[in-house]
Amino acid sequence: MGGVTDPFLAAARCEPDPDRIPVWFMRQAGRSLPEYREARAGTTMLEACRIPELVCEITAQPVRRHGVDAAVFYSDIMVPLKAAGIDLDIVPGTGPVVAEPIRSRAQVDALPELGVEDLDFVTEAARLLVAELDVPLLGFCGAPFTLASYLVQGGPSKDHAVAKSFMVSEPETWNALCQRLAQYSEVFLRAQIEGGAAAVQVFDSWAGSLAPEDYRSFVKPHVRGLLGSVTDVPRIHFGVGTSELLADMAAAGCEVVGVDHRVPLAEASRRVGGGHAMQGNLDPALLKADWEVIAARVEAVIRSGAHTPGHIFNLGHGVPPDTDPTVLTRIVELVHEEGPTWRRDELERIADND
Ligand SMILES: Cc1c2[nH]c(c1CCC(=O)O)Cc1[nH]c(c(CCC(=O)O)c1C)Cc1[nH]c(c(CCC(=O)O)c1C)Cc1[nH]c(c(C)c1CCC(=O)O)C2
Repeated sequence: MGGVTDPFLAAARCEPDPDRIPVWFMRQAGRSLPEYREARAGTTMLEACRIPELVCEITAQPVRRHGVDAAVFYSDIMVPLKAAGIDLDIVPGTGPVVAEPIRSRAQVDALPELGVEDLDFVTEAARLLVAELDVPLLGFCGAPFTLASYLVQGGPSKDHAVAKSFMVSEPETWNALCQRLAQYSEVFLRAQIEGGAAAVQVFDSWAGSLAPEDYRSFVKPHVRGLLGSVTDVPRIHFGVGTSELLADMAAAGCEVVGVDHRVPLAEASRRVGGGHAMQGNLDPALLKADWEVIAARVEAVIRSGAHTPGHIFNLGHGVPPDTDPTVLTRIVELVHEEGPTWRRDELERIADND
């Protein structure tokens, strides 16, 4: 599916369907769903990612349950790195852990190239999904900085101090590493697109930890190259805490800028200079609030999103594992039932003020 009239793809192209605000959630497939825990029982995450039928089932679960407008491929940003032979694990409750952190030129030079055939389990799962789904399949990958942070640090980090110090001290090795990682992510995206993914999201989740100058010098050229390799589908470019980087992230080459909850969508659109669709940005930490409060925040996000040429509703970051899934279903219903009216009303107010 996913013709030009599909609401998710239309919003991504800044030609929104006036009668539908598309909504999906980052990490919609995962631990907040009992059916996910059941399907994956006895299998590690990285094993599950290599079983096309299981990937298909887990990806489809939130679409069936919540009625979201896009399916996000169940996998992980580290899957192509693992397929390239890097010794890493995804530790529950922690995240990606790398056996031998990368700190030297020799280690970078030893990283093999990845071929799209090394990810045939990805293409196969995407194919199964596209045959089954009646919403577009969204493929994704990690951006070089976020991947490099895990590889150089050796695991998750709050300040990315080892990775950032390495980046500024050894820029040539850093650039070689990021080029390799961009190649891995490009192949990961290509494998998903070959299987039928209709759009992609590049997660530079941790880029918001960078000073804008460092982002421009050490990160943006690599993500620009990655985004430039998938111009055949709409591209979403997302990071956390990126309020000061939004214009650079848009200029790196994308149709949609993914925004976290720290900046209202109208302001994000202004910072980018218009011309890009926006995705976001309900604060995921509010999902335990009273429903009336959540509903008011959903309305505020949609009204702010009306000041952008296209809005895809989402959270500001991933669904927390302990979220009550029925709250997500109610949010989808509210966005679909009231969203178009709120957006239209806000557009009329904007027109009246002009
Ligand atoms: C930074 C990052 C990672 N992985 C990802 C990112 C970028 C997105 C973001 O900013 O959150 C991307 C990702 N990871 C996963 C998806 C699947 C699709 C979806 O969004 O539903 C996506 C898009 C599944 C997953 N990836 C992971 C889980 C949870 C592990 C599990 O279900 O056993 C899921 C559903 C594991 C993972 N993998 C990673 C982390 C930090 C974790 C969490 C570790 C934990 O708290 O246990 C690395």
